[in-house]
Amino acid sequence: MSALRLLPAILRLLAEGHRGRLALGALLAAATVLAGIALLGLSGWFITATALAGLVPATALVFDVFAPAAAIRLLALVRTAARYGERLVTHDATLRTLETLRVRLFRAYALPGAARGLLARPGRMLFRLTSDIDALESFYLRLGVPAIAAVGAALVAGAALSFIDGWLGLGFGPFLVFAGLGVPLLAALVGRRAARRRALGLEALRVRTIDLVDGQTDLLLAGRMPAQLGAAKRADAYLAAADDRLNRAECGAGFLLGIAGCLGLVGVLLACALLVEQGAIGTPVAAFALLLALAAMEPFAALRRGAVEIGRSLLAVDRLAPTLLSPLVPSVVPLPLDQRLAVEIRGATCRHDGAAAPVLTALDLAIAKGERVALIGPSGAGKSSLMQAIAGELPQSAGHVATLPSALLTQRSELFRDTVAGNLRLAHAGASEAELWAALDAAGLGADIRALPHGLATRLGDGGLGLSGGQGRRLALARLLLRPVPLWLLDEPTEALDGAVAADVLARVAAAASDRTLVIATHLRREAALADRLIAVGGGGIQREARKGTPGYDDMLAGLRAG
Ligand SMILES: Nc1ncnc2c1ncn2[C@@H]1O[C@H](COP(=O)(O)OP(=O)(O)OP(=O)(O)O)[C@@H](O)[C@H]1O
Repeated sequence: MSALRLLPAILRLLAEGHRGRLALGALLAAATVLAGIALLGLSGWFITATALAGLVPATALVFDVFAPAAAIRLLALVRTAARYGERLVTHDATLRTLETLRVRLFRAYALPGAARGLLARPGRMLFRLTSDIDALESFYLRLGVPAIAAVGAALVAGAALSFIDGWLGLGFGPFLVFAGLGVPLLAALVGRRAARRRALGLEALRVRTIDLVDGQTDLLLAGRMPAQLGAAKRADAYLAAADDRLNRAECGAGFLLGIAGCLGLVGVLLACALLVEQGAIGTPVAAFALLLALAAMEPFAALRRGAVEIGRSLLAVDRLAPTLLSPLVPSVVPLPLDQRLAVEIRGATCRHDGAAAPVLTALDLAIAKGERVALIGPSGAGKSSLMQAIAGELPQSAGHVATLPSALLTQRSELFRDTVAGNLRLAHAGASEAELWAALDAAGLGADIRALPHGLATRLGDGGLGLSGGQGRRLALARLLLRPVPLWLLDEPTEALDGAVAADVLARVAAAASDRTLVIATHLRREAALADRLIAVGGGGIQREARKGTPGYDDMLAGLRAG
């Protein structure tokens, strides 16, 4: 199974940078368990010994109650403090490791192609970042820490019992380790598939429910509501069946651990009875041994949960390892700012995921710093793809792409459930209100936002709900204008705007760009007219280009859509 093969690398990644904290957490867990065992054993001995001493006046007078009572109090304090410390340290260590992994995963998703992946299956990426990462905590919190504490307890209990009787210790310690680890292992094997199915079922149920709520109008209009409800119910039934199997596995493990515990206890009881009868030990020592054995079994029960859920954790390893373990290599090389060029592409070949042929083939392009370029060509020519390649969103399979830091305005407006100001400040967190208004005005949206009762504080719904399509696009443009980068990539920036507003927006964008490099992909004459150079894209490369002031330029401009 590939997850098991990848597990060591994922565990190394989990521990990276947090080894000290993780080890301290495990140590504190072991200390808690050991203090608990010693407490129970000593209390048993003390109660029995005091009772027996009280039977005879001579022993009652000389019996030292203070030292054991003090030791019991000390052990109780140690156990409480260690338990508190263990909870703090293990949870702190777990949250830190998960945070590191989440950031790493997010960085990997922010590499080329991620935005398209996100648009294609947003639910999937959300589950990877949330429940899949969370499932990895099991390896430490529910398996590693309890296993270390339980095995430590079994070995110490075995060693303590061997002081009473060598054979007793030698028999009990290994029996406990064998049964205490064997049963969870069995539960892991039995529950593995159900845990995996449970995770898949839960994911399917969530996605179906979100689709149901999100698309209820469309579903009703298309008469697909019953079908969607049926799909959600099927996912629910699948989840319930997996839950049931998982519960059975967990109950079975609990039952077997109970049986093993009883057998262990019966063994220790018989051995102690024999030793008492032979006069080898007294009754208080026998009580100590029995309670020690009883307490040493308890920590193994904590392994049960992690064991039955191991299928879920391994599924997370399976899904996350390829992304987490692959090196984070950006496809675009940054150009130094003191260079003459803003974009340098040599022999770049790029292919969209799943496409039969490359969309760009051995393409060469150099754009000077401060130059304004328009990419033109019919629909499907590859203009947006070239923009994505420059932005580092479409990785090249061959060739070299180097650019200055850039910001891309895509054909879709990615807006979020936040205020207008919040959406804008994604581009420039420290932007002042004056800067936000200037960007809104430059994008031709200032008057519309001023007319809203809450202005910049107006809350938008998902995807910019509350604004019209054209307003959403202008808000996305305003956000791009706030980005402090030297290269702006605009994909059909005024496509959704009518003539007068578009002309105003273009004039303001040109002014706001000042000495920035501008690349615009367009079908429209009004947008292309901003450019110093027109580049006709097609057939996987550049078909024609012309500079302003040459006759070719006017020809190419004349071929574009007016308006
Ligand atoms: N994500 C994708 N996956 C697969 N193929 C794609 C993807 N995006 C674009 N393509 C294909 O690549 C080719 C170029 O598309 P691109 O969007 O770059 O053209 P364009 O010139 O920008 O078109 P338009 O003017 O309509 O925006 C088209 O054949 C298109 O079908």
